Amino acid sequence: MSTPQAKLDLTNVTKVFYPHTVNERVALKAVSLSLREGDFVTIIGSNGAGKSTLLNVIAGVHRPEAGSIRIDGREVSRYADFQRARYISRVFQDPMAGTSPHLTIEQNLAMALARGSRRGLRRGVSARKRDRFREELATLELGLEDRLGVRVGMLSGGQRQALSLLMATFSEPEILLLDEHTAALDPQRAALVTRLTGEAVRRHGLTALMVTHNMEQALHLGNRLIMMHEGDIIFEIDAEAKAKATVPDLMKEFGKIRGATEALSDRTLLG
Ligand SMILES: Nc1ncnc2c1ncn2[C@@H]1O[C@H](COP(=O)(O)OP(=O)(O)OP(=O)(O)O)[C@@H](O)[C@H]1O
Repeated sequence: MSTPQAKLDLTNVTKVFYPHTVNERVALKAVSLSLREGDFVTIIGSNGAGKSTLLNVIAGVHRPEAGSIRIDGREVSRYADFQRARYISRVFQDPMAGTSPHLTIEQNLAMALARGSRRGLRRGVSARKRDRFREELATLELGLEDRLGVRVGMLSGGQRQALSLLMATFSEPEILLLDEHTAALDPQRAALVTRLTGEAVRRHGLTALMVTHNMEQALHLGNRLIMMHEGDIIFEIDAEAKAKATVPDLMKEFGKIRGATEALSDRTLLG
């Protein structure tokens, strides 16, 4: 359902792996989804439902066989991932994936800021930029604002993931993709990064999609929730319904699909 104000518009997006072979796998079945500016959609679903594939086709990692993907009305489905990187930021499950360990905190932040800007990476970091980095780092409440010159490889997984999140959000991308970005953290760090995610998306007014196996987190964050199963969006709720919904309500929805509860991972059930 396309709307004129859509920030991100997916229309009938189909992704098939190994087409026309015995291993053919339809990961997305004509999926349509429209996000307005500032929408934050959480995505839950069974194993192999197509959640990561959805983020991958938006990011340009995979090209869909059919359908269109528009960002601000611009058709991007033929753009490669590096061409879409100007519009899209992503945080992955692996805390090591979003940052460069051999560079300092300041250098990592400078790279994140340069990405998406046409001027590319400037050699030095101006005093003004450094002040901004300190200010941004202070929002993490991890004391990193006093450690700008420390190599990122020295940080803990939780600290690195908080930094990855900051790097993905403070340059205010058109679209933010979060792919189970708290799943590899211990519960305390996961709670911290969850809180920081909500704050960053609000502060910068970002349009975001987040895949999670944690139903509490899916209900707590964002203004919309979708449930996927076998390449389809099978259930969707808006902000009002989401505010009232509970984990048992979501489980009941899953229960309506034969076999879906068995297909849920343990992590989802425990989440
Ligand atoms: N690169 C790939 N090559 C081949 N098949 C793939 C690839 N990526 C995903 N698939 C297949 O597409 C389907 C959807 O996978 P996807 O990873 O999107 O599911 P998911 O909902 O993210 O699952 P999970 O919660 O288990 O991570 C699965 O059947 C999977 O095996």
